[in-house]
Amino acid sequence: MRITRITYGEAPIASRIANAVIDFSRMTVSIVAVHTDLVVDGEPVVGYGFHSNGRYAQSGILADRVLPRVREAAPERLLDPGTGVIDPVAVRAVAMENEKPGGHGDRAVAVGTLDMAMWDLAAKAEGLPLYRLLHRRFGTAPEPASSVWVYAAGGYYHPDKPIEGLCREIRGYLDLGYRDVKIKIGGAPLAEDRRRIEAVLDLLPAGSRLAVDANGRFDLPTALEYARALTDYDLMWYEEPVDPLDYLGHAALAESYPGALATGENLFSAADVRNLRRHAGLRPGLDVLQMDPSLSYGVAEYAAMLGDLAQAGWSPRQVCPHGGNQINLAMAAAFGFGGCESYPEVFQPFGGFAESTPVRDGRVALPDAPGLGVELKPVLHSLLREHLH
Ligand SMILES: O=C([O-])CC(=O)C(=O)O
Ligand SMILES: [Mg+2]
Repeated sequence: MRITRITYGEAPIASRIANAVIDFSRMTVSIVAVHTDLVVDGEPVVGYGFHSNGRYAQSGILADRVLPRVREAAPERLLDPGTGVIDPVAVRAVAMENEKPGGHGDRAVAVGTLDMAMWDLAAKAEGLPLYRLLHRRFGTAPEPASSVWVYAAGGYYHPDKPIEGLCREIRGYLDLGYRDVKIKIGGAPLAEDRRRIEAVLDLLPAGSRLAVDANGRFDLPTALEYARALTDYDLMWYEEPVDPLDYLGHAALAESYPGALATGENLFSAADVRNLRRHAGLRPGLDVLQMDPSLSYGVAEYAAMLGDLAQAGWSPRQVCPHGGNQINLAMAAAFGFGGCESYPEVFQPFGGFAESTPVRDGRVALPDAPGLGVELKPVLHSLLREHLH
């Protein structure tokens, strides 16, 4: 097979919501399509990629650095010599030629977006659902999971949505089949955040859990003050209390907060994760790691993160990626993660899973179609086709 064309674009995912540090009024994502000469069922095979919410589109880096390297590489360098199928790990090495170490925030999203498209392509070329291809290459358990625990992330601050609106939103998630939910904190004074938390806890049925997310907003004294307050509640986790790179701040919190901490969505490389693992005092049986594959160079980098964590005693069950999209679900099933995030109400059409696999009792089943599965999300599929064909 040969790549014939790589097209890219930008799509808006703007909304009126806000977390403790940003609003999403101008949020965009990069989208990529990799076109090939391989024909399956009469159609040329195309791989699609996009990235999660939270980082803006990376057009310049794709256009000026990443895509020219792939386009100009000798075609056989991009293939698995054994199967003749595209090898996303080899493509990623080509995409990263002439890049110095460090500076991961500069390009990790652009490479992660292309990486998603290459894995979609490779899985389609092999006629396999992506989670099965990933399991074959990286899995350690005998079989991939057939379904994955997901939780509903939302509870944003919204100008027209006081506590009744928040409660309506959370009830909607329970009605959709979710058991566990996450809301934002840190965008209001502590007393108001306590009211938001208590209102949600009051409506959750027994067995459902609530996580809270400060998006790295607090300095250490404020994070510790919140930690003391949050100890009153039996929360699922307390997410990004301080700046994602403040490893010693996490260590101080881990010493005093008895519940689970969660972080990692703003780390972009295995080197960053190694530093977190070494210096943040996180507790391997308790705390939760949320690195996001599409924001951090994609699958091969994630495998390196997991390898480092495993040799330090971390189980993949403690990993629960940020991002709420199909690559996370496929990776969670293949690598044996504890679960993955879901955004039932926000970041559409990029968030969410196949229409054929609704959430049941807090879990999502893996679809059987070859590839990542964007074809099973008709609105996303037509957006990608419209921009990239
Ligand atoms: O609000 C955001 O940027 C998204 C986020 O932190 C999450 O889903 O955990
Ligand atoms: Mg978060």
